[in-house]
Amino acid sequence: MLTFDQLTKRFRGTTAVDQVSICCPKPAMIGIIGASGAGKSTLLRMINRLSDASGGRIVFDGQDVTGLQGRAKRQWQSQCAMIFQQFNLVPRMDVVSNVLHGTLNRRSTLATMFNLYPQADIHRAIDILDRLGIAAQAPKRAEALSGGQQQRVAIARALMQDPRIILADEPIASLDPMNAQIVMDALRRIHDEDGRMVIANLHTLDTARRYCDRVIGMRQGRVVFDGTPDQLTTGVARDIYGADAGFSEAATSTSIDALDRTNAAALVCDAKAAL
Ligand SMILES: Nc1ncnc2c1ncn2[C@@H]1O[C@H](COP(=O)(O)OP(=O)(O)OP(=O)(O)O)[C@@H](O)[C@H]1O
Repeated sequence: MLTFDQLTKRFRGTTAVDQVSICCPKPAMIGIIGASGAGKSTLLRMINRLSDASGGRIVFDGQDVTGLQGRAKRQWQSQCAMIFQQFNLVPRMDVVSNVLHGTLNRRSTLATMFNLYPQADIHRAIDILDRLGIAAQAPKRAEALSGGQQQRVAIARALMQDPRIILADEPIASLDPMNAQIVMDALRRIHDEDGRMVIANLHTLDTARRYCDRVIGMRQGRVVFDGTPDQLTTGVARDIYGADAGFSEAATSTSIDALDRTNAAALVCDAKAAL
C-alpha cells in the first residue's frame, strides 16, 4: 500500500505540490494528468526521493520513506524505478550494458568500474529484452535504436531492479503514436503480469483512459480529480486543464485516428481560409 499524506513541495515562491493526499491500497496502473506546471513531475520525483518533500509523508507498506537516508534511501529507490521522457540511456553503450546498469545499486564500485556483470544478470537482462520484443537489439549501441526501442530499453533497465513500483515521467511524450502504443502496452503488461504498481505522468487523455485503472488530475499542485477513466469526462478534463469551452480532446490525443481528425480539421480550416 502506498500513501501520500499532505505531501507538499515548495520551491522558492512556488508551491509545486500542495498537500496531496492519496491512498493506493493495491498495485494499480495510475495515470497522472494535468497542464504543464501542474506538479506531476515534482510528485513523481518526491516518491522515489529524487526530490525531498517540504512537508507531509510518503508511506509504503507501513514504512515512512519520506526522510530515509543513505543505504535505506537507496534501497527504497531500487524498489521504485523511474523512467523518463528522454530515456536517459548511455547512448554509446550497448543495449545490454544499459540494461545491466539497473543493477548498479547492488554492485560494488570495482565491479561497476570494470563493467563486470555476473552471468546470471546478463541472462536476465536478455530475457527482459526478449520479453519487451527487443532482444535482437541487445548488441547494438543504444543511440542506434528508435525512440520507442530506446524507451523499452529504459523499461528493461527499470525491470532489472525488480522494483515494486515503476514511475514513468511522460514516457511517451517524445514518441510517435505507434511507438507510444507499444511502450504503453509494455507498461500495462508489466502491471498485469507482474503485479507491479505503475504510476505514469501522461499528457494525453485518451492514453490515460485506455491504459489506466485510476486517473489523478492535478492543477496548480493540487489533486482536483481522482477517479476511474469512465469518470474522466470532457467537462472534468476541462476543469483539470483550466481550459475554456473551446477545449479540444483531440489536441491531447496520441491516437492515430484522432491525430488524423485534427489534421483533417486543420486542413479544412486552411482550405476555408484560402477561399
Ligand atoms: N527545481 C525547481 N526549482 C524551482 N521551481 C521548480 C523546480 N521544479 C519545478 N518547479 C516549478 O514547480 C511547478 C511544477 O513543476 P512540474 O515540473 O512538477 O510540473 P509538471 O506538471 O510536471 O509540468 P510538465 O508537464 O511541463 O512537465 C512549476 O511551476 C515549476 O516551474
